[in-house]
Amino acid sequence: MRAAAGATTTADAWNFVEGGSGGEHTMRENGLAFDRVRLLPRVAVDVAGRTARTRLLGLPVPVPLAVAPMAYQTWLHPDGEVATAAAAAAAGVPFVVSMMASRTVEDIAATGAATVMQLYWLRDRGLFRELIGRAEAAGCAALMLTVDVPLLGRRLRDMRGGLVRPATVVAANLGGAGGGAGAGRAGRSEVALHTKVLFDPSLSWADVAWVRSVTRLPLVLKGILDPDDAALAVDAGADAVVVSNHGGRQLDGAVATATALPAVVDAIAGRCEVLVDSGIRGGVDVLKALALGAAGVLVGRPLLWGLAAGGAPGVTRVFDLISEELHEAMALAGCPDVDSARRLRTSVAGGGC
Ligand SMILES: Cc1cc2nc3c(=O)[nH]c(=O)nc-3n(C[C@H](O)[C@H](O)[C@H](O)COP(=O)(O)O)c2cc1C
Ligand SMILES: CC(C)CC(=O)C(=O)O
Repeated sequence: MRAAAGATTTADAWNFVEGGSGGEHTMRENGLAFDRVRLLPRVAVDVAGRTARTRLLGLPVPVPLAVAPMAYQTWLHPDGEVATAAAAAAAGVPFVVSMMASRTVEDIAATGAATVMQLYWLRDRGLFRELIGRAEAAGCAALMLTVDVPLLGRRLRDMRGGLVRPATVVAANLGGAGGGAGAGRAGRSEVALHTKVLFDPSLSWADVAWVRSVTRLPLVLKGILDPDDAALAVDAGADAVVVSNHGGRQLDGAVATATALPAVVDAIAGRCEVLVDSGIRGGVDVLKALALGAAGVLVGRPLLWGLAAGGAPGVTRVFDLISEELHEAMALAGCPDVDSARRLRTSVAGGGC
C-alpha cells in the first residue's frame, strides 16, 4: 500500500507524510521498538468465538483502533478526510479530526463516522473556543488536545524541499487559509511558518485544566511519554491519554512509544484510558500494544497510504488488513477477547521476561 501511495503522490505531499524530524531516529525507532516486543502466547484456550470488540473513548468499536488526527488529507486525494472518514464509518472505527483538516468537521461528521476533534493550543483563544463549540455542535464524542507541538519539529525533508501546500489544500476549520503563502524556497517550510503564526508555545497544565473546564466533552491528551506527565494529565482531569511521539515528527531522539508505554500505564494505574500511536503498522503491533497495557491504538500513516493509493476503498483495505491480522494474532496468542490480550506477558528481544 505504501509503494502504491508513493507512486501516486507529489514529492511535496510524500515528504510531508513520510518525513520525521531531524535525523528521523525516533521515527525509525518507533517501528523497531514494536518489532522488539515479544509475546508469550497462551495455549489450549478456546478462541473459536473470539472477538476484538471493546470500548474506546466511550465508544463501542469492533476493533481497538481509531484514526489518528492527520492534517491536510486533500493533499493526497481530492475527497481527503471525507473519504477516510467514510471508510472509518464503514469499519465502525472512530475518526479523529485534525484541527488542520482540509475538510470541515461538519462535512466529516456527515459521513456517519464517530468523530473526535483534535485541537492545538492556539494564540487566538476565541478561535480555540469557537472550534470547541463547533465540535460539540457537530456531535464529536470527545476533544483531543495535542500537547507535543509547542512548535513544529524540524522536518528536514520539508525544509530542504521548500515545501509549500498547494493553494487548494486549506485548513478548512480555521477560515480556510490556503497554502502557497510565498515561502516556497529551499530552507523554508510553509507549513512550519503557518503553524508558527497559529500555535501558542505557552501551553501549561493550568491551561489544560482550563480546557477541561470549558467543555462537557471527554478530554484526551495526545503526546504523553513521561509517566510524571501521565499523572499530571489525570490531575488535570484528562479522560484518556495517547502515548505518542507524533510519529517521530517532533523531538528527534524522543523515546519510542512501545518503550514508553508500560511506565505510563503503571503511572495511570487505571485512572484513565491509555491509547498509543507511532509505529503501528499491522495487527500484531495492535496486539503488542494491548499486551503492553494500552486500551487501543491510533493508526496513522498506513491509512494515508490507503487514501493516496485508492481513496475510501484504499482506506477500507488497510482497516481490513489490520483487523484480519489482529484476529489471527489473537487466535494464535490464545486470546478470546481484548481483556485477555491485555493480560499477555511480553518480553523485549535481547532482554528477560
Ligand atoms: C501527515 C501527517 C499529519 C499529521 N497531522 C497531525 C495533526 O494535525 N494533529 C496531530 O495531533 N497529529 C498529527 N499527526 C501525528 C499523528 O496523529 C500520529 O501521532 C502519527 O502519525 C503516528 O505515527 P505513525 O503514523 O508513524 O504511526 C500527523 C501525522 C502525519 C503523518
Ligand atoms: C500541519 C501540522 C501541524 C500537522 C501535524 O501535526 C504534523 O504534520 O505532524
